[in-house]
Amino acid sequence: MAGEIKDECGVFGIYLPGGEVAQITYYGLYALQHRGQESAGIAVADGKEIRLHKGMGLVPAVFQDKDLQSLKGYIACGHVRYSTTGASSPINAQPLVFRYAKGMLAVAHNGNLVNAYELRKNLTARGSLFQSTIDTEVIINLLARHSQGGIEDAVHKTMIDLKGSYSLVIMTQDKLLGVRDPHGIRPLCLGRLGDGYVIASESCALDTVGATFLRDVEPGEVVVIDENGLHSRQALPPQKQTCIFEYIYFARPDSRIDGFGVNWCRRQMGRQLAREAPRDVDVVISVPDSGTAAARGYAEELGLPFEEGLMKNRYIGRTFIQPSQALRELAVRLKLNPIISVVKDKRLVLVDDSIVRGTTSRRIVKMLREAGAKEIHLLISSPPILHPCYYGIDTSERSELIAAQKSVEEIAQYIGVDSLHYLSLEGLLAVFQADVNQGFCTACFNGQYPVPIPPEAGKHILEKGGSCC
Ligand SMILES: O=P(O)(O)OC[C@H]1O[C@H](OP(=O)(O)OP(=O)(O)O)[C@H](O)[C@@H]1O
Ligand SMILES: NC(=O)CC[C@H](N)C(=O)O
Ligand SMILES: [Mg+2]
Repeated sequence: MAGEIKDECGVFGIYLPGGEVAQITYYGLYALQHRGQESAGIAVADGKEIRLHKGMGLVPAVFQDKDLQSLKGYIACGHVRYSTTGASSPINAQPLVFRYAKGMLAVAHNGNLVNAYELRKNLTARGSLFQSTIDTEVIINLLARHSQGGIEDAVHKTMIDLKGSYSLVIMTQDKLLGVRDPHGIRPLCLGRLGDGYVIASESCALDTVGATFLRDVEPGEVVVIDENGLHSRQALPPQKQTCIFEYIYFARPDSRIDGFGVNWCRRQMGRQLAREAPRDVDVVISVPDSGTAAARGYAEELGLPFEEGLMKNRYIGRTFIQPSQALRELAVRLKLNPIISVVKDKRLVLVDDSIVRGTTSRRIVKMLREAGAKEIHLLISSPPILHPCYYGIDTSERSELIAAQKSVEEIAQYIGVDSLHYLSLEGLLAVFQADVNQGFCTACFNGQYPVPIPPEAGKHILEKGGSCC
């Protein structure tokens, strides 16, 4: 919708002899739809061949029954995309499937490589051809180049070359692999389904397909599933710094990531907010859906009533094309509408998970004022976003981040609220009992990037670099 945070990709893999793997992957991707809405794809292997169907749009729009029926096999690799490197176009849809010296390979990637430009330049100089402008194609090229010693060795060698974030599902004609970068920036988990295994970005996808959660894939770990069952290898030493924004906004509340239930974390963030900024109000409301758990936590902590003050049209997705300011205003109204009886003549606390440009909050506050709210205190369950993300979240450039340009008081004025408070970084980390840089990437708040960012990083770098590589 009008929000300025872009979602992320979702990956799903399954190894299940005798199972309807394409259909199961379809449901798995449906459960991960919140992570990416631009394109979707499923590749299926039958021991000899890999077949692929992918296209632009949401999962149910991309796959019809006949498409799923044509994907015969016992291993599958699926993807829903929100682009971070390379334009949103059919050629950049994932999974990528290639033929190479040893057969066929499929790769689905959640994350973003910060050295994609450099790697692609080197590969091109050595004769590699590229057909897309996506960073993921660098990965598949490196896998092919390192393939002499088999796929597991190729994955290990490729990981040494890659910098940035990557949670990968890789499939050959007869193996499924799950890979998480050494910082574990993006989530990845493993489940059991009958005699088979499932790998997914989030545990909500395991629940959806009836798989039992086994564990998270560890940072730097490679899991391999084939006819001999499952084995794994710690390919690179772990230096865990998982994206804290997964807990704040991206992941579904019913997922568990690295031992923390997302809903529980958001509620604790709300409680922490209440301890930092208690307000004397009549009612607590949230910006649904991602602000709701924190709003409940805030209300619980202070013994205040929580009510649904904004109704969300559930048929509108997270991202929304905004061709003009007038249509953007309309889009907010289409997505969210105040419940007048809840907000009229009331002193409100309004809780949202984040402010990026401030446009969403500004419009919501305007609507609430028009609906008769007496006071509006905006509470944000994350610290101010001051720095762009290069690891898979397409937040705006620094110049577009409102908190990088204005003080908290100026933002409150711009949005039109009576008061504004952001959760402190210490308060956020207290939820996880963590210290700064211990276990979590908080670069968007404090600029401390766990993987250094080269000057040539950015969404369209491979398009721009087309002529030189
Ligand atoms: O300050 P802004 O630039 O407007 O962006 C911030 C908003 O964007 C996100 O919501 P979004 O509408 O993308 O998705 P959601 O419905 O899942 O919360 C986030 O939850 C904030 O509400
Ligand atoms: N959001 C993501 O994880 C995107 C993966 C990959 N970098 C792409 O642009 O397709
Ligand atoms: Mg929102």
